[in-house]
Amino acid sequence: MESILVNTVDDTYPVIVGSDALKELPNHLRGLSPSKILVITDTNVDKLYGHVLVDLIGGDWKTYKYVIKSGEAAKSFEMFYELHSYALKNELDRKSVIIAFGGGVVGDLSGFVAATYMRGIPFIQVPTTLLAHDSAVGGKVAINHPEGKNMIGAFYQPKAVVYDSNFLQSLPANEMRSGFAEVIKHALIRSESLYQFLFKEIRRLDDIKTEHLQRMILEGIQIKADVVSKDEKELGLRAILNFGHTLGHAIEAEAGYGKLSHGDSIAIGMLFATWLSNKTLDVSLPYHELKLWFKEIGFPVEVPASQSTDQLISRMKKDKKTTSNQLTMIVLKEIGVTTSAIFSEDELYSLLNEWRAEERSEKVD
Ligand SMILES: O=C(O)C(=O)C[C@@H](O)[C@H](O)[C@H](O)COP(=O)(O)O
Repeated sequence: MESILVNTVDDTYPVIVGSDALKELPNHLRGLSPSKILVITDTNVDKLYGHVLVDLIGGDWKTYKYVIKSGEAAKSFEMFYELHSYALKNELDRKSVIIAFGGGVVGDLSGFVAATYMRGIPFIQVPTTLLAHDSAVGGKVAINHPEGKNMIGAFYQPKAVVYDSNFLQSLPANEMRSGFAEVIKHALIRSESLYQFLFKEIRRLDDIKTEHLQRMILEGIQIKADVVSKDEKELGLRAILNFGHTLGHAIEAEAGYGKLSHGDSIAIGMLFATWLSNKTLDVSLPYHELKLWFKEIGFPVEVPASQSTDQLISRMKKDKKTTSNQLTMIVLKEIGVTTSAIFSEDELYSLLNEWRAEERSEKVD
């Protein structure tokens, strides 16, 4: 078992990672002496593991469980409000603790409920997906707005992240792929050696074995914890974690939440950002190699034909990194090294169109 620390302005918290990490949860709960506990989970996780968590917590604390419908659509204002009503009805108070038990959706939504209920109560992340090696660490909690991903949210850090890798054993392929996209992102922005390892060892999703998972989770979390510890509120450095997300979020929202997974959407976004790096920075990143690899893994490699460049640019203008209509893209100087590039709406429109046209003509050839 490993423990990686995240240092924030107000606190330091551990991300406990390992195949038996879950047994650490009661210790962390004891440290918080909760008046009550609210476990928020989703239908998929509840079916498989709901009892495991409740048994572990045992009768020591009065515990409630709220099960949301699985899927991105649950990161909604309605569900947020419903969870507040549930907490109020059951008289949770400021000493109550929320446990987010699930993937990115559960973590983001529960974290935002914790951040806002009575102006903030403690919460613990217990992630169950590969994607959550990213989303559960760093305190970005949010719900979606039809106009954009994570538009309503906060920076609100958990008291601990208890990441038991046993949960990953039951992940369906599409969930594994989605999380793998964030692993690749961490490698592309910060670690050439992790990138080479993944590229060499994992050509198909089936290639992912326990030892691969161990390395990708640990290194991914280390990268994330390091970046967040240096820039908790995204005043500068932290924006690199958004590599692939400017276009990725636009594609995801345009498709309708839950239609295209987060990982698949940002895989397309990362390909565009890599192409853009070559186009605008005078570098020569292995774009075609990356695209071929993504195809082998099963990622979509193009923007859905039904989404117009106009629609996407109008969504990208609402990206949180956009100021005064200048769109910021995180690009690569080399694998493992990023920089940011600023474009006007017209410039990015032309570049996105050019990339899409190139991709279409390659398909015809
Ligand atoms: O933690 C961060 O910072 C990230 O940007 C990580 C992303 O992978 C994650 O999807 C994040 O929630 C996106 O944040 P947003 O600020 O673009 O909504």
